[in-house]
Amino acid sequence: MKRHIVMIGMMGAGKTAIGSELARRLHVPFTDSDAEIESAAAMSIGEIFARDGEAFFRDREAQVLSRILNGPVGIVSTGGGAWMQARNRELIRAHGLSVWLNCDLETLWHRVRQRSTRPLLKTPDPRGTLARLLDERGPVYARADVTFNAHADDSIEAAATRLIEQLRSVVPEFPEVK
Ligand SMILES: Nc1ncnc2c1ncn2[C@@H]1O[C@H](COP(=O)(O)OP(=O)(O)OP(=O)(O)O)[C@@H](O)[C@H]1O
Ligand SMILES: O=C(O)C1=C[C@@H](O)[C@@H](O)[C@H](O)C1
Ligand SMILES: [Mg+2]
Repeated sequence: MKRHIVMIGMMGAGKTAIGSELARRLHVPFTDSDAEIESAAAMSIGEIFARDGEAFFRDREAQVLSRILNGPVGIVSTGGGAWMQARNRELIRAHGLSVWLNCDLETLWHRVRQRSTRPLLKTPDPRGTLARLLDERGPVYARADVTFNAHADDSIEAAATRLIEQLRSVVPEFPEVK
């Protein structure tokens, strides 16, 4: 693999879950920008938002993404807001193929409602907030190189298999799955 594959999309779309499965199948490194930010700060994303605010988090996110994308080629999962910054889109374009995990609101809500780890959803109406974010971000996510349409009833394994097939059709040098 010559370039990174960079997963983008909403919270709960499966960037981490499908990205890590993809890396496992392709025998390439997997890196998650949220996890890297948390380990560098020795704090959870919720704690970083609460203590230092979102703008601080976005700066860290851009720095961490730059470090990851300048490192060994692999699968990179980003945080849901990373693609919203023009500087990150340029960086991702320069180093990899962006893949939008496009997922409907119902599925996203079903997945994120069980966990309270996403600070942007700590609002009086988290479902409404999720819907607004999807509306605002959808057209920007759609600028990714590849759109992968998630199916609500796919398992993570089935989604990874479909994604590999789709990537093989757009990336001529895509590696064989061993
Ligand atoms: N077919 C599927 N595809 C993706 N995730 C699935 C699927 N089925 C169940 N899940 C579950 O849904 C959740 C998806 O969340 P995940 O953390 O991967 O999303 P994310 O896009 O990385 O979100 P965030 O932007 O908050 O990091 C996981 O708990 C995963 O196990
Ligand atoms: O959608 C977003 O803006 C976010 C998604 C998560 O991955 C984290 O990066 C953080 O909770 C912000
Ligand atoms: Mg994630």
